[in-house]
Parts: sequence; structure tokens; C-alpha cells
Amino acid sequence: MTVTITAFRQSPDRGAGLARDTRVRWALEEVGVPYDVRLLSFREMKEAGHLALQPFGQIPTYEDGDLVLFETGAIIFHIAERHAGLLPSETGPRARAIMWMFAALNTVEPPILDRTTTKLAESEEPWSEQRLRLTDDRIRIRLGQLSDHLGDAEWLEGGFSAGDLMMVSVLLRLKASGLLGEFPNLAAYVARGEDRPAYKRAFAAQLAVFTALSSP
Ligand SMILES: N[C@@H](CCC(=O)N[C@@H](CSCc1ccc([N+](=O)[O-])cc1)C(=O)NCC(=O)O)C(=O)O
Repeated sequence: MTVTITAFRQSPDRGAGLARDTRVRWALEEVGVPYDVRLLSFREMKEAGHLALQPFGQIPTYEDGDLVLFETGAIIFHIAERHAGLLPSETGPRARAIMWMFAALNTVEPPILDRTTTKLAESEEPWSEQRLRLTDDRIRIRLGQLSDHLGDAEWLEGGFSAGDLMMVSVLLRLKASGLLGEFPNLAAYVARGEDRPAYKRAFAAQLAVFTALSSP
């Protein structure tokens, strides 16, 4: 049975790879599992058919036979559990790699999402600029702590893992802000992630969706 994921029919980022299906595509490419994509319009995401799979009306979802999952972290953990290549087999190193998945989603990403909210949903508010400065400073604290921990290491725990896939995916959203560039070792870490053949295939696949839209 082929795995099927859902993605934006027309991603607001115009194929920049920032929508969360890119993380799942990357994980599937890393472990060599083929997948189909069901593209959804914003309207279709809120219709009963999709809400039955994803009660919050979002993408991505993951379907494999009778199993339906949502939440990118849970999907990637499921993929990494079942296929070699994203989690070490030894108990301790495996737990550490999973720890970094949670750190990416629960500690590093929240202030980044807060920044996105300020930029996209609060830009007309009189306090928006001030709030953006505060948000950026909170992000800088996390980036500084992560930068200090990573140092000159290639990946967070020795070999590349799902923890790095999630952390790089989280940090990618900062590229345009200039904040990532303030921490050269983190910028290089993200570039190493983008340079992985599996990431390149995942990125190209989601970009092709957007390109197909804009071709005559
Ligand atoms: N916690 C869930 C969050 C899923 C989620 O945020 N999905 C977003 C798309 S990825 C987030 C996202 C959206 C757009 C961009 N962009 O740059 O255009 C980047 C990331 C979505 O469906 N949004 C529509 C809605 O909520 O109605 C998960 O991790 O899977």
C-alpha cells in the first residue's frame, strides 16, 4: 500500500518549502519510501472529508493503509520508527535523537511561530514593530543557546537523525529574517541539511507543485 500525504494545492510560500509537508517528504526521501500526494485547496482542508482525517483542518496528513496520522512530529516519528535511516538503533542515542525532535518543536519553534504571527497577522497593529523586536530577541536567545551547544559539530548527536531533520526544518523558516545569519554555525548546519540529496528531492517535489500551477 502506498503512503499518501496531503499538501497545499497552492502553498502561500510559492514553493519555498516552508509548509510542513516538506518535512514529511524529506523524512520519506531519507528512508527511501515512495509516496503519493493529495493536494488540497484551503476550502477542501475545511470540508468534512479532510476534517475526518485532520480535525484542525490542516496539512500534512499521512495515510498508510488503514492508518491515518496528523501532526508532523508524530508522522516523522512513525516513519523513523519503521524505517532505518533517521533514528539510531541503540536505546540511548535513539532517545537523544527523539529528544531533539521535541526540542525543535517545543523549545525552538514556538518563538519562531510567534514571529510569523506578528509579521502576518498583527502587522497593522500599533504595537507590531515593538512586539517584533521582542519576538526577535526571544528567538536570538534560543538560537544562541543552540549555537553554543552545536559548536562545530556536523549534526546534533553524531550522525544525522530525525532530530536534525526537525531542527533544520524549524530553522529554515528563519532564513529570510536574517536572524539565522547572526549565528554562522547554525547557518552552516542548516545549509548541510539543505545539501542532503533527500532534502533536495523533497524540496524539488514540493516546488514542482507550485511550478505546475503557474505553467500555462
Ligand atoms: N502542528 C501541525 C501544524 C500543521 C500546520 O501548521 N499546517 C499548516 C500548513 S504548514 C504551516 C505553514 C503554512 C504556510 C507557510 N508559508 O510560508 O506560506 C509556511 C508554513 C496549515 O495547514 N495551515 C492552514 C490552516 O491552518 O488552515 C503539524 O505540525 O503538522
